Amino acid sequence: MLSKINFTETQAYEYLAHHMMDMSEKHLRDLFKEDPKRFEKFSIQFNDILVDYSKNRIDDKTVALLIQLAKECKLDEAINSMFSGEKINETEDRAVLHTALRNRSNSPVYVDGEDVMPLINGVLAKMKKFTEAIIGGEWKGFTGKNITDVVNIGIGGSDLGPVMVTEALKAYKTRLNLHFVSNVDGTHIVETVKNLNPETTLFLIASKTFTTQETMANAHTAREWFLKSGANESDVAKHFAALSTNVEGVSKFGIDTANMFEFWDWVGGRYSLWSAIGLPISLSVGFDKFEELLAGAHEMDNHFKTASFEQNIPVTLALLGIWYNNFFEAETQAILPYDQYMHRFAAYFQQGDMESNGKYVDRSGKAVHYETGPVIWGEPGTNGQHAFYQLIHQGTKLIPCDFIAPAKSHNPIGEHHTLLLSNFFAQTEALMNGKTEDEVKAELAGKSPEEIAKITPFKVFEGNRPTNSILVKEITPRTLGSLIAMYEHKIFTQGVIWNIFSFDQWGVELGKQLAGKILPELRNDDEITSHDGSTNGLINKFKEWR
Ligand SMILES: O=P(O)(O)OC[C@H]1O[C@](O)(CO)[C@@H](O)[C@@H]1O
Repeated sequence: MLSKINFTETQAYEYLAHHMMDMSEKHLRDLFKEDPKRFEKFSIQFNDILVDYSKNRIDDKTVALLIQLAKECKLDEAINSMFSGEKINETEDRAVLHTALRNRSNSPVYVDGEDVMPLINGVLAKMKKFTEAIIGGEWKGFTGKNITDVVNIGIGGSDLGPVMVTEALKAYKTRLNLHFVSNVDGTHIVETVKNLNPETTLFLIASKTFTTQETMANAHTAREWFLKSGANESDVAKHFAALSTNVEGVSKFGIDTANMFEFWDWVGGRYSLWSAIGLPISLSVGFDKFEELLAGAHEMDNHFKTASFEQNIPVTLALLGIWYNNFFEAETQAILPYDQYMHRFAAYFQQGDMESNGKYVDRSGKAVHYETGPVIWGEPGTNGQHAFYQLIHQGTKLIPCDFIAPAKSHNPIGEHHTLLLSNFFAQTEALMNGKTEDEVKAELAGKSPEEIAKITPFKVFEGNRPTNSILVKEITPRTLGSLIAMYEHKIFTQGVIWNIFSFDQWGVELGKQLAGKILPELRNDDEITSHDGSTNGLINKFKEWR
């Protein structure tokens, strides 16, 4: 079980609170001048990933105290508990074992005394066979044609991971075209199937519970669309597969359980891309590449499990996040990939982080009196630079940013990648150094003293804005697997220190319950009076206008 330590009552927290007063006075420019070894000291290379965290408002003492904090919060025990299959998701009484799904060492992992590795390997073998049959063309549609298009129907963790990875690894694409339908808004499925041929389309119905309203509605619409093409019920088996933990639900829907790819309740939805939920990834890039993705994540798992906290990338990123979140009152964290293929990376970790650590009740069931999970957001560079970076540079809020870039491009055309990377390096430097009044004045030389005095304040950048730079040799299945696992373990570490449960998501239930209550009220034209004034007013206007 995880300990229930209130991190604000530790000795390290008290020291950090004092130390923060000193550090808030210091400018990053000066910290670099004082210590020319900062880069060597505050960067970690792991395989083909270099994490430079030297442009943070930290010194040796900060790092030592943050590590003391992790130790006082018994992070080492928590890591052990997770990897060894303890039921650390206490509110759902479940183990948390996405790490077992990518356990390439194949060493036994026990849940309730049963080694789960044979189960995992069995599903992986089934995924391999299926992927090869679809890509190789041995699997035919109901009129004898090869499958050309795959539509994944799922939402949240049953959508975001596969979307993000298939986009990030588009350079490795097989002959199959992948499509994703998540929103219950009919537009999503209508627009997706519009140009598809039912004879050559395969649907994957991805839902851990197989009860999620949006997914079930889209799945039924997909089946109707398929049957309208002249196919029979008996043809459904050739065009529908299910990725789920719910065998009963899958067969009730009418999908042959031979076409079901199973996973288990110890896989959290937002941590499930490594499981059968990853089947669209395997179809998109091939099973061998999917295995490389697992291998990259496994390597990061081993690093997280065995590296000292000083040399541990997820632990370091987590502690830096806590430094800003809890001592500098930063409210958000930006993730900025300088890689167009990674354009859904921040969106993926919005669920990964915010559904995990968006909690105000601690592990003892009491409301916390400190900040927990940050707001996660971001867009790829350089697009973001021309949209929201103004606020990061000169706004009133402190926004720690993770910059991620590959050294090698999959599309090395002309000077594009050099231009891209020049922006990547320039932004973190600009955020750190800013621009002093003297520098601005020197730039304005030649203008009248009145003009200089008028314009100078607007052109000064205070700088001192913290960033991590994550430079990757190339975005490959392996490095991407490591990067995803790196963030997963960062989130876990922060949840441990904040003393919250990171693997449940009760907060999404209330809206679902209320939608269930409102739905029958929308099915007739009666005036509604059972809610508050606003909700009644909105529903009645909807009925008038629809
Ligand atoms: O895979 P399922 O069971 O359809 O759930 C989809 C998503 O819904 C949630 O439960 C939240 O609404 C997520 O945690 C999950 O990823």
